[in-house]
Amino acid sequence: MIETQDSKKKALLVIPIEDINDSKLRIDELSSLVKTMGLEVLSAIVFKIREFNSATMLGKGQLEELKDNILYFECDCVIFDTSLSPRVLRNLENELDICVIDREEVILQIFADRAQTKEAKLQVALARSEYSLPRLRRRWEDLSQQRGGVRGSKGSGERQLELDKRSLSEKIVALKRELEEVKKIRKTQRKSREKKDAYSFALVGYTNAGKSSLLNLLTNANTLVEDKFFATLDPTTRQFKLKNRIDVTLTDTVGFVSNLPHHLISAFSSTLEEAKYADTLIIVIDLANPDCERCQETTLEVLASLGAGDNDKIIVFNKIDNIANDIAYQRLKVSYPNHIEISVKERKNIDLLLDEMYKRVLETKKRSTIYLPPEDGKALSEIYRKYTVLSCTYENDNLKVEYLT
Ligand SMILES: Nc1nc2c(ncn2[C@@H]2O[C@H](COP(=O)(O)OP(=O)(O)OP(=O)(O)O)[C@@H](O)[C@H]2O)c(=O)[nH]1
Ligand SMILES: [Mg+2]
Repeated sequence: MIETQDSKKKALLVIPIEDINDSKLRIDELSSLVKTMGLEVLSAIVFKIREFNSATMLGKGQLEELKDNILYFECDCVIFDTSLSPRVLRNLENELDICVIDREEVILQIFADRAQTKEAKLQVALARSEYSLPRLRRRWEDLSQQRGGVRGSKGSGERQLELDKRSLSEKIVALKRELEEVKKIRKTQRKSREKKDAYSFALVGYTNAGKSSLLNLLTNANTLVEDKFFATLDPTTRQFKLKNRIDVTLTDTVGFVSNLPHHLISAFSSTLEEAKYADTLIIVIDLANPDCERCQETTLEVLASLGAGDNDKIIVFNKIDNIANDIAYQRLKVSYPNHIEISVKERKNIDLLLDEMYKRVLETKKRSTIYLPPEDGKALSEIYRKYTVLSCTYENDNLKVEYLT
């Protein structure tokens, strides 16, 4: 992993593509990610991959072009908008004589910078260790090069490499064990929430869509809102009274991104699982993102991979105050005829969303009615304690109580 604290390192982006049409959007997204990581983006080069070169990904001519650009821009590193196998990464570094970083490492670095709680830190540590294990050799080769290739140093280097691999493997086992413990605690917390009979909603969607802003608006929670990717790494759950009547929980989740590294998905499984157990998912689509359709596809893919693809869903289009791509917006409207359009920033249509949430709760919960003599305060307080009371009125000298079970 690279250090970003000291000075702003300068990066050149490499976008390997199959379809020339989406190159601009990919440059924009990788630039945002790399800036979030704390690097300066000098330029981006798009390479059309016609035939995948299994050794270096890029062809000979493309490598030469890249070398010229590295010299011209005097950058510190090259960042590829794709995952590179340890072998390809090593070959590229040897060929280009510069630090090469792949998309996976960028996302891991951002997650590492953002992790606040013990659970998030453990999850990032696990993902980073799993990512590093097959790449340890790279570090050792760098080191022996720095030493000027001292004769006889290779043997000790190899031994050290074996030791490092073993200790990293042990660390991975220990981290997994610790995470299992945290997972158990999370499960218990979820169970206790379920016991309280509160209907649960989870906000999901691409990173930067406005999930935390929406949670804050609905519940007055102080969740970190930033115009940066992955502001939220820990799921925050808040309880609030929907329409001042029904207790519900609302969980904010970590944002999704395309090509979310496999290591992160498995390491963050307990966090991501929060979505799986929600009664209804509120999928937030960011209309200010010109690539909102692809983002939505990614969101659906990640949900399916978590086993939450068939959960009940409410589709919310956010940021209607700032629509970036009208064609995409029109198409999304056709795909989701029952969507709700809101602007968290301008507090537009929030009532429509609350109405829809209320409707979903009523649809799944059984509505019961009971008539009680007015003097039976004990029975009435028991109902209030156990259930969500929708209304309590007088009817023919009795109390008519409507509640959800
Ligand atoms: N124009 C506009 N901006 C909004 C709206 N809602 C949220 N934003 C902005 O969008 C940015 C991202 O908001 P967040 O709430 O942090 O997004 P998130 O989905 O929680 O992001 P992650 O935690 O990274 O997944 C912030 O700068 C918000 O101020 C909106 O309705 N309109
Ligand atoms: Mg957030």
